Amino acid sequence: MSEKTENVSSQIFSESARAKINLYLHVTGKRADGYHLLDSLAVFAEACDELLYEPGDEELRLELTGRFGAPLGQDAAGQNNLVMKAAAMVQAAAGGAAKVPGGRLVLRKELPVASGIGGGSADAAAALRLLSRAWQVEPDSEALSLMAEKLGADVPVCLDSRAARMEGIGEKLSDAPALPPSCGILLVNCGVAVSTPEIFRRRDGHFVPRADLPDAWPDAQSLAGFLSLQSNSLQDAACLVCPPVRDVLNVLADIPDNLLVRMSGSGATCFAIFPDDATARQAAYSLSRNRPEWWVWGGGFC
Ligand SMILES: C[C@](O)(CO)[C@H](O)COP(=O)(O)OP(=O)(O)OC[C@H]1O[C@@H](n2ccc(N)nc2=O)[C@H](O)[C@@H]1O
Ligand SMILES: Nc1ncnc2c1ncn2[C@@H]1O[C@H](COP(=O)(O)OP(=O)(O)OP(=O)(O)O)[C@@H](O)[C@H]1O
Repeated sequence: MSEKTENVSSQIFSESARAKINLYLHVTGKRADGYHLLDSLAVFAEACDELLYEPGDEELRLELTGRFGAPLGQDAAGQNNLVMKAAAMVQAAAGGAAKVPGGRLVLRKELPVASGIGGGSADAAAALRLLSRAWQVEPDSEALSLMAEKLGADVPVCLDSRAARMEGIGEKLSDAPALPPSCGILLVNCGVAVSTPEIFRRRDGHFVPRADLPDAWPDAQSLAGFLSLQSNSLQDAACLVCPPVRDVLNVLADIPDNLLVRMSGSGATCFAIFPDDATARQAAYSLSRNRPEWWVWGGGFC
């Protein structure tokens, strides 16, 4: 057993992997390699997966639990899971798997899979944070960002899990305007997994200019007013590929007090903005009773 293992073996480490929501998403161009250039305002909600790590002597393994653990499948608990890919990168940064403890990772999957709220990306980012801390690898922030970029376009923004403007293919991050002190969000997913590459392929060929952001939004109404002038360039394609997205958008639009309704990322999760988190929670409570087959979450931004 390595010295590091002895130091940490009695501890259990945990990290939250929060849902990312693209409040607007403009496809502004396309790179020669086929990746799309974006301008997007990403925010994070308290809805999350949880990643837990218990160091041990045995080879590192991953268990999946939670509402979406089983649907993600045992296959995904192997090396293909983004958590294990992230773990392999931190091991490599430590000089190899033999240099750090093994043990058990448990991913409590509460965010729907392939749903436009970056669940897998948030898990990967949580694994980078968690294991570099537990193994005391402490790569500098540039090295950590590079690992994140290699894992997926949404992983860099999930590393800090705080509101940011995403540009480039998602790796160029800058500060978001100050969000309103009071604002609620309702997230709804119809249960159909949507493939991100397919949605990018099926979008119409238009490019949308980069948004002109203010310094701050004093209240939820002004945020919604700004967002109503922006769009999600992938929403129409997602409605074609996955028609229930349109039903969800229509249902959200009918909820009293909603200020704006849109899809996040490449779908299928849609959101509605409310004046405060209590109103969003109340809307989630009512909707989950009417539509028990949908995944529904209401609350505030982080
Ligand atoms: C749509 C967003 O969720 C917005 O935040 C992200 O851009 C997608 O991020 P992600 O799921 O982490 O995406 P990746 O796993 O890196 O890429 C999946 C696939 O989506 C397409 N893709 C992704 C990001 C991007 N800027 N342009 C693309 O064209 C590519 O076909 C790529 O092969
Ligand atoms: N830990 C994980 N959680 C969820 N999906 C994972 C994970 N590891 C690998 N995957 C695979 O990644 C794919 C995308 O999953 P994810 O939930 O990140 O998509 P998404 O919500 O559409 O993300 P984005 O908003 O970044 O487009 C799925 O097809 C899934 O099989």
